[in-house]
Amino acid sequence: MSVFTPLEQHELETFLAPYGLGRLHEFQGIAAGTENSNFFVSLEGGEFVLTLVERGPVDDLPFFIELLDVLHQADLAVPYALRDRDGMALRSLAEKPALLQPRLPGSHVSEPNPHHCAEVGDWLAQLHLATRERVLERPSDRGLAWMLEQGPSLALSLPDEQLPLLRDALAEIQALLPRLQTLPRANLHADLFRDNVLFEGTHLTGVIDFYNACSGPMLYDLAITVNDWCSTPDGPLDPARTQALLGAYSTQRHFTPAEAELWPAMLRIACVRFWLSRLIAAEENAGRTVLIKNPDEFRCLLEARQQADSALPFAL
Ligand SMILES: Nc1ncnc2c1ncn2[C@@H]1O[C@H](COP(=O)(O)OP(=O)(O)OP(=O)(O)O)[C@@H](O)[C@H]1O
Ligand SMILES: N[C@@H](CCO)C(=O)O
Repeated sequence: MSVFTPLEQHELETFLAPYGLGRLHEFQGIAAGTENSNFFVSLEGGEFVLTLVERGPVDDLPFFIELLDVLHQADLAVPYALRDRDGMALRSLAEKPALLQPRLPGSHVSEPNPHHCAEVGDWLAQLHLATRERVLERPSDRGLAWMLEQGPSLALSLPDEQLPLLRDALAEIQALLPRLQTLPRANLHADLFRDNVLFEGTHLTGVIDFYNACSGPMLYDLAITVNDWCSTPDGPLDPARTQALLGAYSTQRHFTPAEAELWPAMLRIACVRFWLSRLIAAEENAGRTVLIKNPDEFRCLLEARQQADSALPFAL
């Protein structure tokens, strides 16, 4: 159960009054999620989600609010922050930063098919097209420099047989660094996993959890997304899902030659990012009753990505 800060009805009513959304019918803590306290809130004026920000990059909340405004204006289904009567998006409840967002319809898909993957590729391209002309700058706090810094110390706790895999992957990142930094950029979701996307049938109805969003190479966002949506249980990419996702993306944005060349390496880099962050999370959360995601899943994906099993549908 991930409600870290329980709320009383009367304090919630006081908080909600300035939004002018009518009477509170009911509210309920959301069990999923590991970072923040989230509540479904049912008001006369509709269905909403209240987030109390418990940890993470609190100073960057204005960035997330601005980015979600841009995406909402571009007609993407995202949980933008509602304003109260004074125009305030970021408020405070139970001494925590608090945001009220529309509740998006739909549910998560754990076993996606090519239709789901095509929707996700299409959505990701729209995100990149909506932001690449005027990128809102925010370096990722889990970027390449972070991987190169954290990798060697995390390696100390790995079994010997896993070391060459990580060492080679970090050496590859170091060697490619200058080229990676010249790839075309936009704002990235940077965590577009299945548990952050909502569907009704095969229709994508919303994308949530922008707390990893940043500025950076679009190809990196695509690699993160493909690794989660298109991998088979053994690790290699499923050709039909991969083709569907990349095909839908590339009908909206053509890849550059440099992107096509760096694609296999980018798939590996995206594995390193989550292998390392899951190793850290597993260590930090040991013994707590929060969902701990298995770091080995990304070690296996990284192993599988040593063979280039997907090419970008390349066009200039
Ligand atoms: N705007 C929204 N509309 C519908 N459902 C939402 C919305 N925001 C959150 N949810 C639901 O709440 C759950 C938890 O939200 P979220 O994944 O953002 O949790 P978190 O703790 O903030 O982040 P993390 O994924 O890092 O644990 C989601 O899985 C989703 O089911
Ligand atoms: N999507 C991440 C967790 C949140 O950043 C993972 O699966 O490791």
